[in-house]
Amino acid sequence: MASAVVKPETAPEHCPGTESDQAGKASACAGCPNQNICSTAPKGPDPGIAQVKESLQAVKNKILVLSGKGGVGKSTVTALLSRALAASDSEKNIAVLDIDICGPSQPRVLGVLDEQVHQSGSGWSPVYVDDNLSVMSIGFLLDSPDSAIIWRGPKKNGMIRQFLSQVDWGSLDYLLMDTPPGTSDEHLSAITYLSQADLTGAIIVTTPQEVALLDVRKEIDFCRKSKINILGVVENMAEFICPCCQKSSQIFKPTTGGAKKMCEDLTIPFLGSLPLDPKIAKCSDEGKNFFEEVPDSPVVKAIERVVEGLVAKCDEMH
Ligand SMILES: Nc1ncnc2c1ncn2[C@@H]1O[C@H](COP(=O)(O)OP(=O)(O)OP(=O)(O)O)[C@@H](O)[C@H]1O
Repeated sequence: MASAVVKPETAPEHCPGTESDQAGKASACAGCPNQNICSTAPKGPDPGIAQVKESLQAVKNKILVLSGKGGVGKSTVTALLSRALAASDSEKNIAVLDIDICGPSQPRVLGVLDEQVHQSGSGWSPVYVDDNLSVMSIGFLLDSPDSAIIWRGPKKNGMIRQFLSQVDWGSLDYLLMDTPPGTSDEHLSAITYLSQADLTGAIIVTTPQEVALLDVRKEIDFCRKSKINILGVVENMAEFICPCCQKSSQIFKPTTGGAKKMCEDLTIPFLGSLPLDPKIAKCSDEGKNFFEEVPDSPVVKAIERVVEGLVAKCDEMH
């Protein structure tokens, strides 16, 4: 996986990057406010990269969950997948890492909003949702769930390094990392720190609408350029099945064939479609386990199929 060149926000156009041998010495550095720091700072890769590798050694599958557009259900799908993976085998340990620093939603969706994380000698202890399902999120470190976090790139970068290197997960089969929409500072930090840590790949969540698929294509391009293996695309809110008459309607109409057709065109795996079910939104808001609350929803079968495909893809990687 390629690691991103680290540049300060105030860097000149041809900045060689703070880790380059040329940092502070290249002709582009003349007049840069960081020139002095760059020319005297220790060189070489960020030590956090080695710390993350070491810390995630006992995590078998490390998966980024991405989306092009906001609000397509990435956090909901992450939570559903984690619960379904945990329920599929009690011997397997699953965890969710919420690296959506500005909009952490996993504590609410997984029903552990009032919990707190504890720091021990071996790092932060994650919060346990179930015996084999744990979660870590910046949401646990905020004074109130409504506190907004307005951080610049370097501070987010530091928090992501800490999250990836200082959480005491124990041994894990799957670590699902919920990210913000698009490609932002959080993504660049995460892929830099995971560059030596054997990232298994990424799941991309979308709705069937062309406006969402357009942004998914950009996300696919980002994965390809960053050499991130795409485990597959999940299409969310693909249809609404009326609970009274069982009639199916497409709320977000796929004008260009939807996610499946896009995956065929771009030769990437399609993991499946999840229906829109208002009970999902209700359970997420209340932090309830959807699989226990609504076991007969068509979403349950659909998510199980996605999990089967995902497990098969991950197994292929080992
Ligand atoms: N299949 C579904 N059926 C019904 N509601 C859903 C479904 N998937 C997600 N939702 C609802 O849609 C809203 C957006 O979902 P969610 O917060 O997971 O999106 P997101 O892509 O993570 O958003 P963000 O861009 O903020 O990260 C939430 O209210 C959620 O409960």
